Amino acid sequence: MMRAIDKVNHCQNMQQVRDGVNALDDILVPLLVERSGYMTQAARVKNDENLVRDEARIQAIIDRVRPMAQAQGGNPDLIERIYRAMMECYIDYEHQELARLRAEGLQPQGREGEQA
Ligand SMILES: O=C(O)C(=O)C[C@]1(C(=O)O)C=C[C@@H](O)C=C1
Repeated sequence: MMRAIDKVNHCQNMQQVRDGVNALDDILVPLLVERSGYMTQAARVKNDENLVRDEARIQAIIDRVRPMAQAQGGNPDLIERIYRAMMECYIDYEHQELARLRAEGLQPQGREGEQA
């Protein structure tokens, strides 16, 4: 298997470094956007502010991605830090999306049909 770390080109100057980073950002940004779409789905399915943050799931994700990072020749501590920071952003976004969906008419759990 070609590890991710083995795909990094040796660079002679910062232009080459930045070209490499830009090429990866072209791949990363659409994936981050797609991931954010699942936060909207989660907000609607959970439909409860108290369920947005899920510590057990956060730990399960960390436990899954650390060995993946290691297998790709990366630094698992770095990837864990990035994932924890990223998930905090997605948790904020999930709260934001739940508030937006509620403003658009999503009824709080168990209150379908209740008068405001
Ligand atoms: O799996 C969930 O419950 C989600 O809402 C997604 C997600 C994430 O993957 O970023 C976000 C918030 C939770 O704390 C756990 C994980």
